Amino acid sequence: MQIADLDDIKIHYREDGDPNGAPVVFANSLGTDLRLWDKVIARLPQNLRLIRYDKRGHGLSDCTPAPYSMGTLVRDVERLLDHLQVKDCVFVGLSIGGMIAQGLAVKRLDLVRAVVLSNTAAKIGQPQMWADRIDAIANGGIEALEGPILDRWFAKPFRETAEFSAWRNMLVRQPVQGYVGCCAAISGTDFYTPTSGLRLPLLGIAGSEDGSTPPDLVRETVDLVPGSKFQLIRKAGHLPCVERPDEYAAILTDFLKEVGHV
Ligand SMILES: O=C(O)CC1=CCC(=O)O1
Repeated sequence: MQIADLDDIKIHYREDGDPNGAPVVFANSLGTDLRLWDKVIARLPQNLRLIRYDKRGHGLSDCTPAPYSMGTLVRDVERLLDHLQVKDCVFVGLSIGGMIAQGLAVKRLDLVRAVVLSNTAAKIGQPQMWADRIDAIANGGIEALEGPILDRWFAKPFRETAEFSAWRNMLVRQPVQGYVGCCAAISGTDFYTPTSGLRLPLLGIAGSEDGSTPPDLVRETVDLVPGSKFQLIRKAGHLPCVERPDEYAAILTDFLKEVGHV
């Protein structure tokens, strides 16, 4: 098991592929751990250095008391990459992971050569919606909202598979403090202005059935950065890396070739 001791927090991460390869870093979404990327990582060229981690309050990383700020989540990954001596990575972030990607690219361009903003936006939802979600989950646990969350995560056919129950288990087993802590970070984030100033290769990915960050919302953020690319994955919800891993990995591999990583 790989743990980075960053003084005030221990972060669980995992490396696959070639330790001397070009680095690709993955940041996952609210309510998921680093297994979110299992299927995609298995399908990517293995001469890359493939790094993923559990953000604060999720998976096997430490869970500090809520609320968290986006600045804290960005600083965690900034310190993780410094700890791992990573520079010039392609950073792939999904949902809140995509917000972390934007924050990191704005703050530390030396760490990031290109970004993939998957199922994310510069701003996700409204503060009242996040306040209601925090309230419901603080009082009733993640189970209180699991139905609507899972409906947004996956298109209907996937919700009828045996595998679906494992993703439901992943969601409800995240610590409540970690979950609501990250809800607060999303609620307080509006990256429209800083992301508009980014000048680096950027790929946006959306799922046609995504109820959390619909394709038009993803596209609006992607269009803030001149020259960006956008790919829509059909028949997929908020987590296309789980539902459509072949397509997701193919799109990512093409982008990695374009930016000279493969
Ligand atoms: O739970 C959802 O609606 C999905 C989601 C929003 C932000 C994130 O990271 O996941």
